[in-house]
Amino acid sequence: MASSPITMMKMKLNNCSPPSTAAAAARFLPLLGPHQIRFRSSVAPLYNPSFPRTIITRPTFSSSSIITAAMANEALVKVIDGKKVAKDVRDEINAEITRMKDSIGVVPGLAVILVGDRKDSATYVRNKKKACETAGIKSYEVCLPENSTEEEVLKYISDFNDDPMVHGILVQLPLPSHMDEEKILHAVCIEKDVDGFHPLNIGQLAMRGREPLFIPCTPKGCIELLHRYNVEIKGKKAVVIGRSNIVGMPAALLLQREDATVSIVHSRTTNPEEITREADIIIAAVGKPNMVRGSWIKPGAVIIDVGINPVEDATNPRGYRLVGDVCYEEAIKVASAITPVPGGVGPMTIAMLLSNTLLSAKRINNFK
Ligand SMILES: Nc1nc2c(c(=O)[nH]1)N[C@@H](CN(C=O)c1ccc(C(=O)N[C@@H](CCC(=O)O)C(=O)O)cc1)CN2
Repeated sequence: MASSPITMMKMKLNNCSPPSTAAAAARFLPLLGPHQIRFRSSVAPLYNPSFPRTIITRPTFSSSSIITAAMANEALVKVIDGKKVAKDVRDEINAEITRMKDSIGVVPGLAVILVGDRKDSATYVRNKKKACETAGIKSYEVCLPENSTEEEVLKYISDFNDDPMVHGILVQLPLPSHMDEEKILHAVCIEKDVDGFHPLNIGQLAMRGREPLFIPCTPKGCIELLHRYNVEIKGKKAVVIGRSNIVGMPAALLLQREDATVSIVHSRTTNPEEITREADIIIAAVGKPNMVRGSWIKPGAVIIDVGINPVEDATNPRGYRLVGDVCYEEAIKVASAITPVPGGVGPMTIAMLLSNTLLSAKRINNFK
C-alpha cells in the first residue's frame, strides 16, 4: 500500500490529466445508460447509505452533444463514500460492544505491535488506537525500535496469545527487513488473528466449503463497500490488479466466494488493459499512482481503488498528496461508481479491524 512519506519524495508526480479531445470524449458517448453496471435492486440491501454522494462537478451542460454526454455520465457516477460507510460500521460495532458489555461484562481487547519508525505505520497505529477508544475496544500497544530482534516480537505475541483480556493481535506491516514476516505472523494464535494473515486463515479462505476465522481487513472492506452500495457481484467479471498477500490475493478469493468470475492482473501480465476492459468490477491494489487509466475501464464498471500513493505536490502544505492506483479524473468519466483516495477503502480497513476484534471477542465468549 502506501510508501513512507520519506520515500515518496523520490517519486515523480504522475500526471493523469483527463482526455481533452472530442475523439476521446466520443469514446464514452455510445456507452452510457444501459451499459452501466446495474446496482442490485431486487435484493434487500444490507445497508443503504442514506446519502450516496453523487458528484455533479459541472452544473451547466454545454450545448455540444459529445461533451454533454460525457458530463452526464460524470454526473451519474456514484462516489463510494468509504469514510461515511466506515463511520456507520463503527457506530454499529459500538452498539454491539455496549450490548455485550451490558449482558456479559466483556470488553473486547486489541493488541497492536509496531516495530520501527516508519511514519505511515505510526499514523495507522495511532488511528487504530483512536478508533478502538471511540468504539469501546480496549487497546494494548507495543512500540519497538527498528533494531529489535525477532525473539522480542515473538515474546510479546506469546504473552498476548495467553492474555484473556486480548481478543485480537496484530503486527503492523511492513516489518523491518531483518525480520521473518512469515514466522512472526505464524506465531499469532489463529483465534486472535484479527488481520486474517495467518496461513491457516488464508488457507480456509481459499478452500470451498471452509470458513476462515477472520477475513483480512482491506479486502473485507472492499467487499463490504460493494455490498453496502448494492453492487451485484454474482456472475460478474471481476479483475483484481495486484497479488499481494494482504490485499490482492485475498480480494480475489473473496470475489470468487461471491460467485464472480475473477482474473488477476499482475506485474508480468501482458496487455493488462485488455483484461481490465472486460471487467464489471475492478479492485486495484498495486501501489502505482494513477496506473489504471480511463481507457482501461469498461463503461459502467465499478472501481474499488485500494492504492494510497503519495505524490509530490508543492501546493499541498504536506508537500505531497495521496492518489490511488486509478486515475480518478479519467475513471469518473467512464465508471458507474468509484472509491476516492483518500476517503475510500482506507477508512474501511480500520473499521473492518474493529469488526474482526468484536467478532473474536464474541466467539471466544460464545456471545451471540
Ligand atoms: N498489520 C497490518 N498492516 C498493514 C495493513 C493491515 O491491514 N494490517 N494495511 C496497511 C496500512 N493500514 C492499516 O494498517 C491502513 C492504511 C490506510 C488507512 C487509511 O485510512 N488511509 C486514509 C488516508 C490516510 C492519510 O491521510 O495518510 C484514506 O485512504 O482515506 C488505514 C489503514 C499496511 N499495513
